[in-house]
Amino acid sequence: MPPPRPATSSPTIGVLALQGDVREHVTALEGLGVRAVTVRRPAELDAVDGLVLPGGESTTIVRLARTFELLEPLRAAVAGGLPALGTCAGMILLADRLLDAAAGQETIGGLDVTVRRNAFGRQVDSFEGPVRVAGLDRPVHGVFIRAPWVEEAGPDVEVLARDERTDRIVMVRQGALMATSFHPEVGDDPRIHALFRELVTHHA
Ligand SMILES: NC(=O)CC[C@H](N)C(=O)O
Repeated sequence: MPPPRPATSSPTIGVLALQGDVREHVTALEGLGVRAVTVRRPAELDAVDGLVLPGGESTTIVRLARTFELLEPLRAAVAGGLPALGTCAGMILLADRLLDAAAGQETIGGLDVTVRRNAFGRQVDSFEGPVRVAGLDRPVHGVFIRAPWVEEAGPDVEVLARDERTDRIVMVRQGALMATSFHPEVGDDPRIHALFRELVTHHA
């Protein structure tokens, strides 16, 4: 294990860059003045203070993580306290338990939640709308694309947002881990990334 990195007001945040909307997250982080780097190798993972797991296709991301010999290092890093923000497919990757998973689908885990993939169903496969997030004064514009929801959350999981129509949980935090069903990297509202930067700074 590398020595702990010194606390810094300007953390380096990695974006897992195996598949999905990597560039949008890098742009959102850079817009906040954060040093953002892509992560594809264990050595790159060791060099970050926090990690974003982007949206995309969770089955593909986890398969590529295995191929790149990154899955076990990711599990070890998250279990060891590396702050992580999972968005959409990234929420699925951080879940300890899945419903409607693909056959044999693995996760990184860390969040004591049961997440249902593609939960909102065919009629509303993808939709947008305001989401009220605990701690933010105005709602964020939630973009949901074949999105998961949190079906059950353990006692240490803080529910930060619910979908207002279904009342389903769409944003959670547990320790240094945060996850959203929606895509905060779409559009130009930096507040979710700013919340994550705060989490990373406080865990440094
Ligand atoms: N936009 C997304 O990230 C969709 C997630 C996708 N349905 C999955 O299971 O991975």
